[in-house]
Amino acid sequence: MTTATPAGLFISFEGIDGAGKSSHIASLAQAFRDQGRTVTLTREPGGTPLAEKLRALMLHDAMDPLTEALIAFAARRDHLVQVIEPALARGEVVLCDRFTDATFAYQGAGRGFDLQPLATLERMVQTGTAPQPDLLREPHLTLWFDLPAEVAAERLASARVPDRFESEPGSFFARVAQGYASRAAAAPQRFARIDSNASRHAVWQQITQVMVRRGWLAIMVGGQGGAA
Ligand SMILES: Nc1ncnc2c1ncn2[C@@H]1O[C@H](COP(=O)(O)OP(=O)(O)O)[C@@H](O)[C@H]1O
Ligand SMILES: Cc1cn([C@H]2C[C@H](O)[C@@H](COP(=O)(O)OP(=O)(O)O)O2)c(=O)[nH]c1=O
Repeated sequence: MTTATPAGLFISFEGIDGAGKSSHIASLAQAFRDQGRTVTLTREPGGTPLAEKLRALMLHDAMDPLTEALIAFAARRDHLVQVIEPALARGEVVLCDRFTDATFAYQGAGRGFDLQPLATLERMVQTGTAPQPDLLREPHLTLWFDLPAEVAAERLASARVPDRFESEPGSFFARVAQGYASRAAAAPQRFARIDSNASRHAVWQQITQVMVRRGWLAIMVGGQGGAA
C-alpha cells in the first residue's frame, strides 16, 4: 500500500524587528512535528550557505536601497531553489522567518524604494522554481506579527546587540509597519494578523487558532505556556 505524500505547506513569519516572530517559530515547528509532519525551519535572508553569506553583507555592510533589494532577492532565489521548493515537493511544512513581504516592507516602505521594480523582481525570482512553471511561489499563509514600533523598540532595548536594521530610528519602523499593513490589505486571504501586543501565551493561542481554523493542526491542548 502506498501512502499519499501530504501537500507541502509554506508559512512565512513577518513583522518589524522585535515583534515576536522568533519566540514562536520553533514552537509551531514542534506542534507540526507532534502531529506527524516533517518541518523545514528556515529564514530570510539566509537558509543556504550562499544566502547566509548574503545575509551577513545585508545586515552589516552599508549599501543603497537598490543593492539591498537585489541582495535580498538573490538570496531568496538560491533559498527557493535549494531549500524551499525541494521541501515542498517532499510534502513538508516549511516555516520561514521572513520572505518577500519583508522586502516590500523594509526596502519599499522603510527605505522608500519604488514598489513597482520590487514587484518585477518578485515575479522574476519566484516563478520558474516550482513544478508548475507559471506559478508565482508565495507562502500559503503569512503570520503577520503586528506590534507598535515603540513597543518593539522597548522589547529589543534589552534583548540583543542591534544590527544595521535594528539600529534604525522609530520612524523607520513605523514606515515598515505601515508597509506590512499595506501588503496584508492587498492579500487578506494569505495574511493572518497576530496581535503581538499581548502576553506570549496569548500570542501563541492566536497562532494555534489560525492553524486549527485552516485545518492544518488538530485542536491542541496546552502548547507554549509563557506567562510574559
Ligand atoms: N509577547 C511578548 N511579550 C513580551 N516580550 C516578548 C514577547 N514576545 C517576545 N518577547 C521578547 O521580545 C524580544 C523580541 O522578540 P523576538 O521573538 O526575538 O522578535 P523578532 O524575532 O520578531 O525580532 C525578545 O527579547 C523576546 O523575549
Ligand atoms: C528578508 C528580508 C529581511 N530584511 C531585514 C529585516 C531584519 O531587520 C533583518 C534580519 O531579519 P531577522 O532574521 O528578523 O533578524 P534577527 O535575526 O535579528 O531576528 O533583515 C530586509 O530588510 N529585507 C528582506 O527582504
